[in-house]
Formats: sequence, structure tokens, C-alpha cells
Amino acid sequence: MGRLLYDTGRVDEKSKVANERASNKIGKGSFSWAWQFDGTTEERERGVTMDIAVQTISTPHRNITILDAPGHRDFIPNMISGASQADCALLVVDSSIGEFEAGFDRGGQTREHIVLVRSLGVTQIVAAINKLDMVDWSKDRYEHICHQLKTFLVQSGFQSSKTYFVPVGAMSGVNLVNREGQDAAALNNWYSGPNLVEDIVDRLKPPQRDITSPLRFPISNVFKGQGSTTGVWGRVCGGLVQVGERLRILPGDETAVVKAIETETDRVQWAAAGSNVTLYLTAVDPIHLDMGRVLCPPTAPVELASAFTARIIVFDIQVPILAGTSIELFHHSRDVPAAISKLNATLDRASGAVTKQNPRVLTKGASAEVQIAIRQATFGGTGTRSTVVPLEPFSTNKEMGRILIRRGGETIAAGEDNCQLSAFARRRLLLSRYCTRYRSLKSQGEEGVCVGR
Ligand SMILES: Nc1nc2c(ncn2[C@@H]2O[C@H](COP(=O)(O)OP(=O)(O)OP(=O)(O)O)[C@@H](O)[C@H]2O)c(=O)[nH]1
Repeated sequence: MGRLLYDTGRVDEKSKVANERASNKIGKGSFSWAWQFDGTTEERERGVTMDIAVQTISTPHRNITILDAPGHRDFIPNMISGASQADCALLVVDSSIGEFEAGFDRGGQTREHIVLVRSLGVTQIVAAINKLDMVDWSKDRYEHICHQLKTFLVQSGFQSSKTYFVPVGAMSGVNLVNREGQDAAALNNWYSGPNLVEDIVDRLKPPQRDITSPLRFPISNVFKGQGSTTGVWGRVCGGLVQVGERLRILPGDETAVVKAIETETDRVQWAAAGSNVTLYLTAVDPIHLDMGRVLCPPTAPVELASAFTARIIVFDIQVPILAGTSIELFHHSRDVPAAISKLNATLDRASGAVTKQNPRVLTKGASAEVQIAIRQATFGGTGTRSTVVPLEPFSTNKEMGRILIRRGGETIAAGEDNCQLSAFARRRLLLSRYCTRYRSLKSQGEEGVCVGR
């Protein structure tokens, strides 16, 4: 990605040389390009991306925001936060012998990232087959990797016509924006197809944006702004936001006023669905602003869910899902403890028709309707404990309705919020929780009093 910024003119010679010198100094010279994105000391010392880094590039027809996401399995939650804001995926695949295989084996990161981005609603994917210099620019190796990836991408739900493949050598800039120079000669012997940036990325189709729906702005980052303002960074997931507007912060009762809006390069007066922007907010104590809260118009607040039904697809798991399974629920930049409280039905993957009511377990590949109950979620600054998260049914706002489910560090399912439970069903769920607690206290010989409404 660092080389791509350089080749598209976003990085000047001076900072390129500075990164080369500084990375050589600590014996990490081969990572000098990565330093354009990996800014923290820990990322630089370890040579891995840990958090999302944002940059923009301009191609002949597009201004593109790049969210560089970590590839290492330890940082999947950060990767999910970035991928949930993306319209398109650029999957960088290491073609060297053994490395592609390690990522593509069962449980490998290439597979997991493909499944995650598709589950988060990304429909277009470009696979850049990188490090071809390590395999002597072998056409056979390139074609073998493309074939394997294509089969898996289609199985994972990508339309074949929305998958793109391109051979690159990122270190020396081969086929990122052109195929000129000595380094490209070996590739030019057998390849005359598109280059990555100008021929593929520039022609990706922006999805349709819903700018008529109420504003939804899930906060992905908070920092101190200029003067008395607080900066919040995130993606507009519906509607429009304008300078001067008062917004409600949910969960919570606070409001804030938008003093300024900034894209990566400009100050703007408004931003619409699909934009990644920073809002500088005033008239609010920053303690009320943290990751996972959602800004919306005071007259059209986002729904808050404590228990809801979801349609999910179960991934390639070894241990089946039972009612009562404890999970981490991922929604935008936030993850909260929750439980799959009930397995309502298994569904036919194609038609969505119920195939079995009240199944006992869910195994790999199952499509199902389940009930999810949020356990206590803590909201940062104030430390407020809450059992609600801002979540909307998928039918109302796709981006606000997508969820991912993880258990013990493994992503086990993805899905969408179907609808919130009725007040009656919610109370029944609560009551059943009290009863379980009561029984467990009694079985330990303790006296318990069950209080409920
Ligand atoms: N030989 C060769 N090495 C490359 C090429 N591209 C990247 N590398 C090397 O691969 C290593 C990893 O590069 P990164 O840019 O950190 O890879 P990444 O995919 O961002 O990795 P994460 O930080 O874990 O997300 C570095 O040592 C690079 O020098 C290439 O085209 N050829």
C-alpha cells in the first residue's frame, strides 16, 4: 500500500527516503513502504499492521479512501471495524511457495478475510497476487492461485463477474499503475492485461447510497479536535450530515453540534452516505463520545436493541452452536458480550423457508433464525453500562443491520438483524434468566429472592 501511495503521487520522495533510512536503522528495511501506513512504534518494530490506517488516493475517475486493515489473526476485530466501512475489498495475496498455501488452508487468514468482507456486505473484490518476483514471475503459479481463489470467492457468495485478479510485484511497483521498467520485463513476457489502479480500481462501481434515510454515523474513533471541539471519525451510513446541525448521541441523552466536517483532504459543508469523514463537535462533554455510539438526528433516533432475532449463516465451525452459547457480537467498530438465547429455526439458504423449527444445535454451513440477547456492554468515556446497542433491522438500513458473531477468538457466524423482540418476548427472556440464576443459587443451598416485573 505504501508503494501504491508513492506511485500515485501521494507520498513524496522526501518521506520515502526518511522511511527508508529510519526502517534500515532498526533493521526493518524491507518494511519501509509499510511505514507509510503503519505509524505506531509497536507496528513498526513488529512489522505488522495492528490498527486501521486511512489514506486517500485519486485515480482518473475516483477519489478513493483506503482503509488499510491488519492481516494478522490477532487483530481481526480491527479488521472487522475497517471492513464494515468498505465498499470494495482489495485482497493482497502472497504468491510465494508455502505462503499462499498457509493463508488458503482451512483456518488461514486469506480465507477468513474473504468470508468476513463478504459477510459485511462487500460485493466487489480485487485480488492482487503479489510477490510474483519470489516465484520467478511464473504464469502457472499466478493462474493456479487465481483458479483456487476464484472457486472459493464464488463459494463465499461473490458473483464471478465482480471478482478481479491482477498480478503485481508491490516492492518494485510492477503493475500497480504501469508495467514500465526493467522489473516489469518478466511479467510483460506473458501478461498484457489490466494494471491494478488505473484499469481495475478506477473502474469499480460505487454502490447506491441511501441519502434520503435519516443520518446514521457510527463513531469509529474519537480524538481531541482544535479549540474546544472533539473530533469523531467514521462513516456516514445513511442520510446526510451538515455543518451547524445538532445531533443526538445514542445510547445516551446527550446532543452535540457539528462545527466542521473534514474529508482526508478538504473541509466540506456536508457529507453524504458512503463518505468517511471527521466531524468536529462542540457543545458536548467528550466523555459522552466513544466508539460504537451512533450520531443521528434528534427527531429520528436510531433503534436500540437489547434482544433481537437475527438471520445468520454459520461458518466452518468444529463445535456446534447451542442455545445459551456465549458470543462476542460485532457491529461496526464495537463488540459486546452477548448470548444466542434461542435457536428459532433452520432455514433454506436459497429461499429462506423454514426447514426445521426449534433445532437443538446449529452446525457448519447452517442458515438459521436465532434470538440474540446483549449482555452488559460498557460505553467508554462515562463507563456507562448498558444492555442496548444501536442496531437497526437490515430491511431499514443494511449497513446498520449487519452483525458478526465470534466465540473464543473465532468468527463463527455472520448475519443481519431481523427485528427486535417484542416487549413480551423480551420480558420472557429476562424472566427465564432470573429463573436460571435462582435455580443455580438454590442448588448451591443459598436462599434467593427472584424479583422481576
Ligand atoms: N519480495 C517481495 N517482498 C514483498 C513484496 N511486497 C511486500 N513484500 C514484503 O512482505 C513483507 C510484508 O509486507 P507488508 O506490507 O507489511 O504486508 P501486509 O500485508 O501489510 O502485512 P500486515 O502488516 O500483517 O497486514 C515485507 O517484508 C515486504 O518487504 C513484493 O512484491 N516482493
